[in-house]
Amino acid sequence: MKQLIQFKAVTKEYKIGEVPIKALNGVDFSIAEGEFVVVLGASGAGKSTILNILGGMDTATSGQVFVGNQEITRFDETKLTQYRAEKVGFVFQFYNLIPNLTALENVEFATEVCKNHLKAKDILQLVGLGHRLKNFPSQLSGGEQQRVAIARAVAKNPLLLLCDEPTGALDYETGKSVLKLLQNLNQETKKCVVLVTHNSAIAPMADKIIKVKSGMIESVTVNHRKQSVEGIEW
Ligand SMILES: Nc1ncnc2c1ncn2[C@@H]1O[C@H](COP(=O)(O)OP(=O)(O)OP(=O)(O)O)[C@@H](O)[C@H]1O
Repeated sequence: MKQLIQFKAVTKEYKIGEVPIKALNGVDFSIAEGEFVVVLGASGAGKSTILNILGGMDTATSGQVFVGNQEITRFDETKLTQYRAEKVGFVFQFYNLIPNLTALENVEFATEVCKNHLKAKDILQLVGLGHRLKNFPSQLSGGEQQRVAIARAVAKNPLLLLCDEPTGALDYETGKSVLKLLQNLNQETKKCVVLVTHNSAIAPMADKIIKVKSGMIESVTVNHRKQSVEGIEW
């Protein structure tokens, strides 16, 4: 399969006062087109830093990151902004919806800046919210709000979908249905999904598991026996 993402010797150093913090210390991995990848590691391991660099929200201190046929580590601010807007869909633990816009308007608002976006209504239907288009976030449950956030990310028609603890604020069953949705979207749209979590129990749903420890890659495992979310318990 063709590689979509490559990290090569990536480091990230944050400076707080005089003390440097090495969040990433020589990270190498690759992700193929269409893969569902779970990034695992303890708190502070560097998972979000990897995701933020991949999504163009943060920049590497050294090393190279390739996405498609472009080296994003060479991008200036303007190109990074364009990359974030058009190529990357983000889903966070907290849904970050705009409170005074309806579900439909939240998705439409996000897609306005994207050239090849999909129809907001169609995608809300796809995530099972076709009947809640006119509801405001406060009228939706946590799980429904996360579905809107996922629709907002997918409707941009991005190259990759990046999810940082997307079930962190949800109860077990709701979290499971959100994971199922992400798994279905990955299978149906063939979009690459990179999901960061501390919950190692969900690793069997991935094509590839990347374990991060103290800013370094502990292991990269290709999972030949991928499981459906319904079959996983934790
Ligand atoms: N903006 C920042 N400024 C300074 N240090 C930071 C910053 N962002 C992250 N760090 C540090 O970098 C290291 C890696 O953080 P990161 O958020 O990537 O870990 P994580 O694996 O995602 O953790 P968690 O599961 O708790 O979110 C930590 O030591 C963290 O304190």
